[in-house]
Amino acid sequence: MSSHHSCRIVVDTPRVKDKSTQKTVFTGDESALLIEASLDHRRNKVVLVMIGLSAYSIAATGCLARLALPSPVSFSSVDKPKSFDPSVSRVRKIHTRNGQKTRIFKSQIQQLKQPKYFNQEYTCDAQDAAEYLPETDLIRRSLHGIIIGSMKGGTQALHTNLLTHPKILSSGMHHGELHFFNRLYKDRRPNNGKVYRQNIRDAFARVIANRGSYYSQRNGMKDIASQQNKHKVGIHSAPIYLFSGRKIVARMLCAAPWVKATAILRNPIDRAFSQYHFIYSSIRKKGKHKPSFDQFILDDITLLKETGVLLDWNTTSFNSYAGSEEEFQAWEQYLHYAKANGPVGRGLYSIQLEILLDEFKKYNKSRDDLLVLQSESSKEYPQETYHQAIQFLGREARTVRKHRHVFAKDHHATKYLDDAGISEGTKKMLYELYQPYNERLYNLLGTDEWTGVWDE
Ligand SMILES: Nc1ncnc2c1ncn2[C@@H]1O[C@H](COP(=O)(O)OS(=O)(=O)O)[C@@H](OP(=O)(O)O)[C@H]1O
Repeated sequence: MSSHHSCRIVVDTPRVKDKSTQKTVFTGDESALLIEASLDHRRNKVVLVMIGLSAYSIAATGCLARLALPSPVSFSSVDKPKSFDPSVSRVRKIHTRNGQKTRIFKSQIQQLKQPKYFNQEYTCDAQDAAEYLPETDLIRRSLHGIIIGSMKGGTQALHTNLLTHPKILSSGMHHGELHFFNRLYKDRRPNNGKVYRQNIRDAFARVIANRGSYYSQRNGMKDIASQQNKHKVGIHSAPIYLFSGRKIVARMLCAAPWVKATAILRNPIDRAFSQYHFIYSSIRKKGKHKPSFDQFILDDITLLKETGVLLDWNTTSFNSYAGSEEEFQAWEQYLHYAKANGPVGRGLYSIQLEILLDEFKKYNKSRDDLLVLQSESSKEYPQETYHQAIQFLGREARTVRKHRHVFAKDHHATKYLDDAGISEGTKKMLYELYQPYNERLYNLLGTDEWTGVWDE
């Protein structure tokens, strides 16, 4: 094979069969495949290697053209997306360039094994959701506030510090995280294996009511539900929410339209570096392939470009693209592939907050329901940050538990395994990449405190 290209594309998968049983296991809309196309000169054919699913009928769009396949090729459906020529070889293969694709592959297969639950979405009537429950209601108290991110921004320290308040409890599980809206809402374990189907608000109510369930044994819900804590409210931390796109924000606002969201943002370059060390620390990834930081970053930048989030700002105006429908669509596309990784994308805070605020509007929530804190100043002055966050949650900041006056400053600190920092070249490249997005963030937040905070 003399030429080899690979490209991520979104394909329409009207029918996907499980090869082993030949049964249709998924009938749905869009799914993601990673397609590698190689030119096989010997057979004068293009060989498609599809990673993740074995699709019997696929219609390709977008970046197949960007594969720039030399002619002649043996299929002709690039321009007219229909089904591919069945003579094209299809090989299922796991892509193991940096280990990440393997995990994506496995999770796709897992989803396929549960076809009934694949792609199921709850509906929510924004009007309905806007009817707030009374402040004393258990459901409302359980989900008073959520720390939505950013990952590695100091979310756990903030959560820990907030819990020193006598009127605040954690409704989260491990490390204060609950992952209800991205994961647990469709979990099969509670209610004897049945998935909560009707609506997300109902599902959340049941999680709380079902005190003998899987959740309540592990999270703080049972404390919030107890009679003696009836004046207390629950918060939890979910650093993935900020990076999860519209769907999850909508689920959150649907179940808890009253919720107060706190974001704590850190210089995106430091944040990415911390994430890299967190993911590839020897403890978590012993023996696994560890890309260099540069590679880790470059892979994500490639994805951001391929999905159309990052464009060439010499030919496209950043300002006219910023906040456009096209940009938001590209972002959702990017999230689809980035999964929980996205070391560079996670630092594009302006896009994430704009989407969040856009969803806020739909649920008649105001900007006042979002607090954006600075990680750097939180680390330096954790008590001031605590006061700000407590006030935002509508609680009196004075009432700190006497025996817990020390505020966490290095909670969940990463063990940086080697001394090598970020190379000057990478730092410069990232600085330039982030600069217009940081500017956009400063404008969005519109206070002196933010202007130029991460500028050199
Ligand atoms: N008070 C305070 N304010 C701001 N930042 C703080 C604070 N305390 C700890 N830290 C630093 O936060 C980093 C861990 O962030 P998270 O807890 O959000 O990590 S995680 O997303 O939950 O994995 C981690 O950064 P790194 O050590 O650079 O990784 C912590 O040192």
